Amino acid sequence: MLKLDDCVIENGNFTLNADIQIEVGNSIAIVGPSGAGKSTLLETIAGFRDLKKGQIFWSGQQISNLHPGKRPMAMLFQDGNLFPHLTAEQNIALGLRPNGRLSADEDAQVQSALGRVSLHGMGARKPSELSGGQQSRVALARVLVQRRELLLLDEPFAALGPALKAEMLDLVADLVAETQTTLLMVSHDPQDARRIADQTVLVADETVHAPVQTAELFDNPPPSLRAYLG
Ligand SMILES: Nc1ncnc2c1ncn2[C@@H]1O[C@H](COP(=O)(O)OP(=O)(O)OP(=O)(O)O)[C@@H](O)[C@H]1O
Repeated sequence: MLKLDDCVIENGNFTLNADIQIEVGNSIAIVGPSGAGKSTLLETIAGFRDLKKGQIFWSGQQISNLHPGKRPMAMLFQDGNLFPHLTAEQNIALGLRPNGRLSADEDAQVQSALGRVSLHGMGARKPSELSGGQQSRVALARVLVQRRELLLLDEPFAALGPALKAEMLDLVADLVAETQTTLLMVSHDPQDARRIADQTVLVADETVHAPVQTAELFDNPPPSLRAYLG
């Protein structure tokens, strides 16, 4: 279980309160108005921001005092996930080894991840030689080789067209189901949430609300979400 225990997060003058629990293996969408704190929440769970108050637990162990690299999670951002001067393979390899040469076994893991995201034979290409969708696949492959228990996605597919985005979401859904990864995904699109997440967390009114069934939330949105959905 991921537990945010009586947490207060500050970002400049902005304050966010979170006191929620998420079951292991669940896929959770995070929705809410612009500026409500969705990215701030993920950055805090990942360890890029300190808590003002409270603690974060994963499987009963406190992780809020751990360096981001020591936390059991991988994160993908909206952009900037790949290094432009490195090949696809080298970008994926960073998930296994931030520096140094890969062992034969690690190299095999990189090749396997490339295949899993349907990029066999494209490992030597640089990001500029790949389409937007293929770049997203490389970033996903890097997450795969990291084998973390928790995956945090901050709208990494927002720049893709609707069909490609749907394809990437389906690929994410397959991968997290296969590896029993717990997924937290920020999205502005209710269709994304419905597609991939049984449960959704609403971030609004300086509060991270407890997860509720996705369909129920969007079929009958509370006022703060209704105003945002338009
Ligand atoms: N560097 C900063 N200094 C001060 N305040 C900031 C800073 N970055 C963000 N904020 C504030 O923190 C709040 C939360 O921002 P955050 O990016 O987490 O929202 P969000 O829900 O992810 O928004 P969006 O959907 O637009 O991406 C915002 O109201 C913003 O004004």
